Amino acid sequence: MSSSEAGLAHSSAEDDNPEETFFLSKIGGAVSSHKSVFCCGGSTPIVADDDSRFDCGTTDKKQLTSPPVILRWDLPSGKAIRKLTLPPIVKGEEGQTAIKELLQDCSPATFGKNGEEVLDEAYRKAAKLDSSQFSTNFNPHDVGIIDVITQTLLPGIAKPFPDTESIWEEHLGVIAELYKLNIYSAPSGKFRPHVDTPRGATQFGSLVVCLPNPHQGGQLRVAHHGLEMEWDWSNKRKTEDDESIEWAAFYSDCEHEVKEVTSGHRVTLTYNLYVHERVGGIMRDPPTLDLSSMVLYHRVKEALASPAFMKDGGTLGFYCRHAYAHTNDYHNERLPMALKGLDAVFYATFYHLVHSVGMHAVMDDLNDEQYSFSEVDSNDEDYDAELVATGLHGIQISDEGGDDGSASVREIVKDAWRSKWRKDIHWFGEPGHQEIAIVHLAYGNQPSIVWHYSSAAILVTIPGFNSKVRKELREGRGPCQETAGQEKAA
Ligand SMILES: O=C(O)CCC(=O)C(=O)O
Ligand SMILES: [Fe+2]
Repeated sequence: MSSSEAGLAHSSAEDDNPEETFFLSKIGGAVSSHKSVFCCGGSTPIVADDDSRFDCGTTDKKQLTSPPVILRWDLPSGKAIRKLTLPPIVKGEEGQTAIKELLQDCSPATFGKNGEEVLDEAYRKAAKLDSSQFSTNFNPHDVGIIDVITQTLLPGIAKPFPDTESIWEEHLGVIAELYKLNIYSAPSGKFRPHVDTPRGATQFGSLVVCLPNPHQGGQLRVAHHGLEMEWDWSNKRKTEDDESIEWAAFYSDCEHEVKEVTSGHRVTLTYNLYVHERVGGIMRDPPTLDLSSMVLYHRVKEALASPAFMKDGGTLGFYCRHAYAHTNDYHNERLPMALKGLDAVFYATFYHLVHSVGMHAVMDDLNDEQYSFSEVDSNDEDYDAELVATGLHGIQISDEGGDDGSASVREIVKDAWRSKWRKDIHWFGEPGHQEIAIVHLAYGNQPSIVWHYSSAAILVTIPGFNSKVRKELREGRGPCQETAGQEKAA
């Protein structure tokens, strides 16, 4: 047993079933030698169908399919465009005429060696078109390839990111940038073992999409830290009409090769994979979403422009409509990015208009009669105030509870939860999803444990009418320029 295979099979089967132990240790070896998954791949059937492929909201029952792939490319003169459909409409050798035309318009593929582009057919024999020379109706997002890559490969590289202390996986997305069209043709089309040259600090991998065209050989072998995967995309068809798009994605530090193509033409699209702040996220600055397409934005802007609205400043509170796991220390940083629906629109609107917006937990009502063991003084000046946390905290566990029952529940919670009584907030909506925020002891008739819940809320500090921010907004130098989505007068 190798060291990577050691120490995984811990079950009673170990002694009585050596064959099972063998398999368990093999699986264990695979689990422990993967620091993370290093490659992934899949297959999408081609179905020529006029109906929308996305008419079913879930993919559980219906496999995602791709229409035939259409390629259009520039002739070298730049004066005309040709078109090709894959799989070829005409089967057999005759159907390869268009591919041969395409080949004529390609140039030999080079590779990077010591910082230079080198042409050496003993190392790489392939034809290529740059992404500026062709276009296609195929998009890897449409058939779920980017979602799969995000789920399987992104976690391995979503560590603290260049120049940022903490950037979380939830904030990140994958961009696949179309790079080349390649044709590896028999005889001897190949690409010997190499590591791709990353195009910038945020490239983390490569995606190869093999289009349906008959060929033999040309297996893609990918190796990473002693593990290997091989994709053989020839011979995939079980019947004449069984056509599919095949793909594989792998990290940039994986050595890989394309073995020799022994017959036909292996046509691929390659993409560079980048990790990026979630593309189009509502929190992006400058925003991808034009906030002026939201009614709320106009109402807030109108209010901020008027001296009648919070002239000396104030605070607005909005209980989140959606459920978030908010009783966690990390959510201070993570949550705004993960907000959904109206919560995201509310946060982004104020973030872009006045900046001073944050996430806070708000304690559930502590005056509930279930805490009758503890006195509630309705004359207390904070009696009808809201207990608002300084941010979003992890669950607090307190051994307070007062043997003599002298501290009230309100005091115990206030002391253990970094928070403030607030009466000055203008609230929108009602508390929604609640999570346990604090657990403490209580001594009533008998000792017990009590827990209290909090809701997540967005608090906005509205600056006074004469503040710089509001002045700038009045003068039209607001953070969000209105270019579209002007609201029509009712
Ligand atoms: O076509 C393939 O399978 C891989 C091609 C490749 O390694 C490359 O373009 O760098
Ligand atoms: Fe490569």
